[in-house]
Amino acid sequence: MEVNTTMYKIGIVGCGVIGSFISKKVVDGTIKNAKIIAVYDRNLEKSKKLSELTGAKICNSIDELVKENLDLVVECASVKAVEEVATKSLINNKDVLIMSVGALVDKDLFLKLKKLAKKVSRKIYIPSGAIGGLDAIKALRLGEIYKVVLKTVKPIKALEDSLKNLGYDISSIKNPIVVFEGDVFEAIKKFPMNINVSVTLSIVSEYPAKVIIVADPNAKLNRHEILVESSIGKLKVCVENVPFEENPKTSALAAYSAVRLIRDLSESVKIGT
Ligand SMILES: NC(=O)C1=CN([C@@H]2O[C@H](COP(=O)(O)OP(=O)(O)OC[C@H]3O[C@@H](n4cnc5c(N)ncnc54)[C@H](O)[C@@H]3O)[C@@H](O)[C@H]2O)C=CC1
Ligand SMILES: O=C([O-])CC(=O)C(=O)O
Repeated sequence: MEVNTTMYKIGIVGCGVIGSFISKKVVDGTIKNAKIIAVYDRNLEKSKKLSELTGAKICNSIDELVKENLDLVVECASVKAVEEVATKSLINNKDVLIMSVGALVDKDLFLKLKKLAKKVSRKIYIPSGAIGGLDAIKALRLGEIYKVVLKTVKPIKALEDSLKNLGYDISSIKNPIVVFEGDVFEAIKKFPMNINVSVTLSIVSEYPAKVIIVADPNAKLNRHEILVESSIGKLKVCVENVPFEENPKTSALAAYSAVRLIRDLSESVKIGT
């Protein structure tokens, strides 16, 4: 792709399935007028692979990446990486897109980043990720919201790491079981790689979601059922997402939503709330 002055210059932090997918969509032209300029992953092999695909510079740290000539930094690494990536991107005058939205369950961090973005006149983008209905919820929020529930059903493979950390014996799960029921704060603490969507939902509704997580040994898809009740009306959305083969924790829709968000940055018509 030829570089010109209208080219959108992107840096990627986290070269896993989402980072790679976005990069492929830049390379194949689905995201037009964009170029991946720099990549960083704490796993050098992953950075190298993405650099081979995109021609991007391999950076050795977040500090190095945010000093590059970029318009947008895409965080697709981990909940723990968000504070550093977002803060340093904004300070260095870059917009930032956050995939590991779970980090923003920390209200102080969210408000700090929001204030910083305003101060430096840059944007924080939060894609709808693996769920739908955020456009309607944004409108419902103008009324009174009194209930927000997310029920997530995932195959064991998708929840495996978190379940092991929580002391579950995976091999003993033969039927669907509720492995979590509680609020969004506890949910993202216990399932940081699985339930970022609950934080996105809570941020957009400005209402702490109740979260139920079911591990289903028979499931093939990642299902998210959303219920929002408000003075304006009731919303029920259910998505059944195909997971990535390379990382069954992550739904393909999450990566597609980021691709769509980046692609739409240069669109002149905006559809949805
Ligand atoms: N908002 C949403 O709807 C969704 C968000 N996610 C989140 O998006 C993020 C990316 O997801 P995937 O690409 O599927 O994960 P992945 O595990 O395939 O890739 C993550 C990559 O980031 C790297 N990484 C982790 N921490 C890092 C750090 N501190 N600095 C540099 N590199 C680091 C890892 O080495 C790995 O290569 C995850 O946090 C995931 O939980 C995933 C699905 C949906
Ligand atoms: O991809 C999904 O289905 C949702 C997910 O992992 C998350 O929200 O962290």
